[in-house]
Amino acid sequence: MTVDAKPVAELPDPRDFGLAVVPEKEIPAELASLVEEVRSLVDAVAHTKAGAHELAAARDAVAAANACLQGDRHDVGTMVQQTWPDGRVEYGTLTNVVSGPTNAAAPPLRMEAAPEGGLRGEVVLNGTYQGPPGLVHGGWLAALLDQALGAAAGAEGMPGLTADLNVNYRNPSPLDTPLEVTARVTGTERRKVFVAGEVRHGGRVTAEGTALMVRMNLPGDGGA
Ligand SMILES: CCCCC/C=C\C/C=C\C/C=C\C/C=C\CCCC(=O)SCCNC(=O)CCNC(=O)[C@H](O)C(C)(C)COP(=O)(O)OP(=O)(O)OC[C@H]1O[C@@H](n2cnc3c(N)ncnc32)[C@H](O)[C@@H]1OP(=O)(O)O
Repeated sequence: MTVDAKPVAELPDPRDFGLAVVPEKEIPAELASLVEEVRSLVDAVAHTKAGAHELAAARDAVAAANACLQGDRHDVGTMVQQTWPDGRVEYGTLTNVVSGPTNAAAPPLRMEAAPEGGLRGEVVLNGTYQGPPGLVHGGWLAALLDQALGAAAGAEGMPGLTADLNVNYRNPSPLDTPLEVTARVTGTERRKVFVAGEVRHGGRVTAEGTALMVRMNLPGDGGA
């Protein structure tokens, strides 16, 4: 495969596209712990056997919390800037449903540079990600892979959108236990970035995916 997509020397700055950026270290600790609490709450609500009295009390407490938070909001599209220990800077959407640090619906998946190249992350999906009994929903496995594959292209300086995603489910992925997610760039051709990745449980591949990411058109690309 031709290798002619040039990684950008520096990642595009979302501010140049009119998007707000929040550095991750500026997310208040209180918000981070609130998000954790809500993640646990969603799981508790999904599985509770509490009686009517406890349910009504919980509903009122949640309604009060909800009312507390109906103030100023970040715009949709706000980006979060993460700086890794190796100095690598990464941008993602603040409320990305797979990895967003302020999204209680996100597991969240965090990918870091893998020693063997590409990216690697570990994630535990609780019972709110259930498809078949005790197993992760296949759509969520596709979402994990999509995110990891996109992040792998971004980490090589070629952020883009998924044009085509293929997922093979090889073995069941259990809930409530660490899953390893790996992803890497396998080739490039003009603006096309080919990526591949896997989800593993206990070292065994449970799902594998390949995708075509089309790199963002950047100033100076000349439409290539
Ligand atoms: C806004 C700026 C923000 C700045 C951000 C800065 C940094 C961000 C950094 C990192 C981001 C990191 C991670 C993100 C991680 C994960 C996110 C998860 C991924 C997603 O959740 S993402 C949402 C789902 N995704 C979509 O919502 C896409 C909808 N879609 C489109 O928006 C267009 O469709 C697009 C853009 C894909 C292409 O459009 P286009 O006009 O730019 O490009 P064009 O059509 O010219 O194609 C160029 C070459 O790709 C070939 N090609 C195109 N499409 C193909 C297909 N489907 N199959 C096979 N080949 C295809 C052509 O054949 C040609 O090939 P060739 O070079 O050989 O001629």
